[in-house]
Amino acid sequence: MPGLKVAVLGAAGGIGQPLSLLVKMNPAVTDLALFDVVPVVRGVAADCSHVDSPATTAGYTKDDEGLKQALTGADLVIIPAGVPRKPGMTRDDLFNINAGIVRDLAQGIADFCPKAFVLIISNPVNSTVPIAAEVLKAAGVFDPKRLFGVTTLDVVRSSTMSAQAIGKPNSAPEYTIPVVGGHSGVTILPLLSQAKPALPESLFSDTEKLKALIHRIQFGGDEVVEAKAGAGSATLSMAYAGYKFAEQLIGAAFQGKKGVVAPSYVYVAEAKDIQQEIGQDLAFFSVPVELGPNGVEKLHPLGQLSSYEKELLQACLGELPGSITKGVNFIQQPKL
Ligand SMILES: NC(=O)c1ccc[n+]([C@@H]2O[C@H](COP(=O)([O-])OP(=O)(O)OC[C@H]3O[C@@H](n4cnc5c(N)ncnc54)[C@H](O)[C@@H]3O)[C@@H](O)[C@H]2O)c1
Ligand SMILES: O=C(O)C[C@H](O)C(=O)O
Repeated sequence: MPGLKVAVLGAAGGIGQPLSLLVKMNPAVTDLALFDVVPVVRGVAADCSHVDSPATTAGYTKDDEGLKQALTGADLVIIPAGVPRKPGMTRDDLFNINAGIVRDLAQGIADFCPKAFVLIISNPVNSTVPIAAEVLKAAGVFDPKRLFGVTTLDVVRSSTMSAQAIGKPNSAPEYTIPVVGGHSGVTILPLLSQAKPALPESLFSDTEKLKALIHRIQFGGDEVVEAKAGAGSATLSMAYAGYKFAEQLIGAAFQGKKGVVAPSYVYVAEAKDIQQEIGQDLAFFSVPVELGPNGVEKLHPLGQLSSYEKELLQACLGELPGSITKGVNFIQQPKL
C-alpha cells in the first residue's frame, strides 16, 4: 500500500493537537500536514515530528499558500477547526463563526484535494456537514461517499455511560451501541435496545433509569462544557473518538479491512429505504455505515426500534431538518 497523506485543519486546537499525535502514530500515514490559522501550529508540527513513526510532519498557516500545501495530495482531511462552546451555549450558537470556517476549508478541499475523504468535527455538525456538501457540490466535486460528520463521540459515550449505568463501569469496551440521527441534544438517538451484547433487561424495565441514561448520552457534551467552566468543550475524548473513526476508515478504504461498520452523519438523500424508516426525506442522517475502498459502501438500516426509541426519533426529527436547511441556505442563499 502506498503511504497516506493526512491533513488536520485546526491542528493547533484542543482537539487538533492530541488528534494530530494519534494520527502521527498510525504506521500507514507517511505524510502528516497540520494546518491552523495560528502560527503555533508550526511548533505543534515540530513537536509531533519527533515521534518515531513513519509520517513526515509539517505545519502550515495561512501564509505562503499554507492551505494549498497542506491539502495538495491529501487522502484524508480531518477538520476540528472552529470555536467550541461555553456554558449556556448550544452547538447552534457556534454557527455564525464556524459556518464560514467550514465553508472556506471545504473550498480548499474542492480546489486542492477533491478526492480526499473528509471528516468534519466542527460544530454544529448537523449544519456544518451540509455546508461542506454544498460547497463541494457547487465546485462539481461532491462525492457523498467521501463526506462524513464525526459522531463517534456519541458512540463512545454510549458504551461508557451504559456500562456505568448497569454498575459495570469497566465493561465499557465490550459494548457496541449504534447511535443514529445527528450530533446535538435530542437529535442524538442511541439505540440501546440494539446493544451488543444486550444490556440487562433490568435497565429497560426501569423507565426512569433508562431515560436518565439516554439523556446523559444526548447531553454528554454539556457535562464537559460545564466542568471546563468556560475553557472549552470535549477535546481529549473527541480526539480519541475522531481518531477511532479515522482509523476505521483508513483500515477499510486503504488496507482492505472488511466488515467495518461505524455510525456517521452522512448524505442519505438517495437512500429511499433509510428515508422510509425515518419517515422523512432528510438529506443527512447518522446511520451505521459500512466502510470500504470508496468510503461509504453501504448504509445499514436503523432496524427495529423500541416504542421509546420511536418517540425519541420524533423528537430528533423536530430539530434536525431545520439544522440541515440552515446549513444548506448558508451556501445557497448567502446574506448580502
Ligand atoms: N463532533 C464532535 O463530536 C465534537 C466534539 C468536540 C468538539 N467539537 C467541535 O470541534 C471544534 C473545535 O473544538 P476545540 O476544542 O478543538 O476548539 P479550539 O478552540 O481549542 O481549537 C480550534 C482550532 O481551530 C483553529 N481555527 C480557527 N479557524 C480556523 C481556520 N479558518 N482554519 C484552520 N484552523 C482554524 C483555531 O486557531 C484553533 O486552534 C468546535 O467547533 C467544537 O464544538 C465537535
Ligand atoms: O458539546 C460540545 O459542544 C462538543 C461536542 O459536540 C461534544 O459532544 O462533546
